[in-house]
Amino acid sequence: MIRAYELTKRYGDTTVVQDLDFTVRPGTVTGFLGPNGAGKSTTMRMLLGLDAPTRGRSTISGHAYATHSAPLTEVGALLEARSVHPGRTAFHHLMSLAHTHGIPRSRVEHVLDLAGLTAVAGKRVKGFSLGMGQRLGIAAALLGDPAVLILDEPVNGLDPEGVLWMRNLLRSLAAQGRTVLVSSHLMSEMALTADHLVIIGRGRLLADTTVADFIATAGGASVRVRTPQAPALHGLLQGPGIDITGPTGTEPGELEVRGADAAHIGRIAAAHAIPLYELTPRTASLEQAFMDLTQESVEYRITAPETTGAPA
Ligand SMILES: Nc1ncnc2c1ncn2[C@@H]1O[C@H](COP(=O)(O)OP(=O)(O)OP(=O)(O)O)[C@@H](O)[C@H]1O
Repeated sequence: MIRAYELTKRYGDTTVVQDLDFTVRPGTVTGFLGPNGAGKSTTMRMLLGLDAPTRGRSTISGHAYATHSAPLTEVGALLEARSVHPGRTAFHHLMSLAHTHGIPRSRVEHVLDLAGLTAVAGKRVKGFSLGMGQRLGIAAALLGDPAVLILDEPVNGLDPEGVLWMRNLLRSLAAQGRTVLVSSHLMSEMALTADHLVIIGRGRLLADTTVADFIATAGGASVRVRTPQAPALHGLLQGPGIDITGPTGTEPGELEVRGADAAHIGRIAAAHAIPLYELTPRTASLEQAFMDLTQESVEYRITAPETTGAPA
């Protein structure tokens, strides 16, 4: 379990993390989401004792990180800036970490295999691609068989096969009862990987919710219907659990129906000889809901270049 209590970090006059309170539970993948510069890495560094909070505190398995006697076996971490000696091979990098905690060679071989790096274990790290570097970082994080994992943008640099591998790995680590906190700026990826979401913007907590609830509040799924007999269809569709908007003054023939699928609506319309001009299932865009939630807190916004009124 990871807990943050009013975690706050200021650099000079700038507050980059403010009063963050959240809990990351075992047995789940928790997605830590926010736009660029939201404060995800800073928060993770504070959880890992690499940055001191200006105010507030955090615990991992009930203790501050710095008080753990053998941190590699308690918490596995992957941070964006890696410190791997470029002249070392992947195997020697992991062996040197293993020595600090009395971890046997067999475990090094096991995590190399888990990360899909056995074939390149003897290669120097300086020749590694970004994706191979990420895999090596994951292997290092898993070395001590820790109950808690804190991973900063682990899919960064991975190809589609690597992204799928990472998704399955995170899910299986959580299924083993581990606590998994994984940062990302991609809502769509987290919707496929995480059970729970902690969303921040400009260092503040914006949402602490299950993925299922986020999808439901994002609008869930609806069906757009166009018909010349909208008031009649509206009346026929009404029932428990069904929510209908329209017809409106501007679009008299249009209904937005939640709680019934297109097949059900089509059958009712056919049974009453109501012509349909459109019957379109619509799924709420999670990425759009995430952008709506965080838009006020995006640090760097792309603005359209100003039009200068081109001379004739
Ligand atoms: N050492 C530092 N000194 C001053 N400002 C810093 C320092 N470290 C981070 N910041 C600022 O804190 C803010 C949050 O940065 P952080 O890297 O935690 O965000 P992030 O959510 O991880 O972003 P990204 O997705 O881009 O990695 C940014 O505005 C960044 O410029």
